[in-house]
Amino acid sequence: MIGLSGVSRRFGAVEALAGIDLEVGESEFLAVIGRSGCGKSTLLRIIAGLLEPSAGTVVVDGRPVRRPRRDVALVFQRPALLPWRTVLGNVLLPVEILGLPSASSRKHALELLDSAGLGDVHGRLPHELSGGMQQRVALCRALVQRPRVLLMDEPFSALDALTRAELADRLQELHMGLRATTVFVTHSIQEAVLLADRVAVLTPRPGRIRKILDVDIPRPRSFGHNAHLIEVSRCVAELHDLLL
Ligand SMILES: Nc1ncnc2c1ncn2[C@@H]1O[C@H](COP(=O)(O)OP(=O)(O)OP(=O)(O)O)[C@@H](O)[C@H]1O
Repeated sequence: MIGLSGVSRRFGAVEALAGIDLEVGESEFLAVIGRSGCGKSTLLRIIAGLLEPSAGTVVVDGRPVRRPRRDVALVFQRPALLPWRTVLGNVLLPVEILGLPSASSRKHALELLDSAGLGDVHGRLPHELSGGMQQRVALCRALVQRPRVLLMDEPFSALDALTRAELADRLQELHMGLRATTVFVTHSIQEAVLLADRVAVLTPRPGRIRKILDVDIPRPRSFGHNAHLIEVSRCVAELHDLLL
């Protein structure tokens, strides 16, 4: 679904990424992990078509990426909601920008909000919601365009630990249902092991693929009561060693 070949990116004298070769299969959940500044966000922005690589090629669904595509959605670290629009108004923003059919999209947006536990706050303004609720709104906004590819840049890192764990669980459920091809940037080894089919570990700058680790643990996964604790600890320990 996503293919990168020899992707490098420089910012002036700074070499952010070097020679990235990576394939992400249809419906796969790939986590990308690495030290701060190793080029994770740069990699995501290149896949999203928001940034051009200095060298190499990026293909999504068989076509070279040159600009943002409507079947690729992004979720950032901060929810970035428009403060003057209601929760529903924020979720419908991509519908307006992309000119999608309004009646069916409104129904879909309300269903998404309902399943995110936000059905009864759809008329509220963002400042009336907690940080975790705002990030759930941002996730609904990304899903309203029914993306085939979901790109997430540390989407839970600004949240407290419990809310973060709750949203990671929710994302796992969503992925098991929707099966959108997902690239998920995180600093959290635990989140990567909970969510990903494979984890790409980047080296410190310039970011290169150090290793891609298979996480072969049946879903749904959980850290609370997990029947696969040995496999979970093996993956966590290996990622820890690769990063430190
Ligand atoms: N627009 C830009 N202009 C100049 N330098 C940039 C730009 N974007 C990123 N960089 C540099 O490229 C390198 C990689 O940045 P990037 O944000 O991709 O790293 P990251 O792994 O996502 O970091 P973090 O984990 O801290 O979010 C950094 O040295 C950063 O300063």
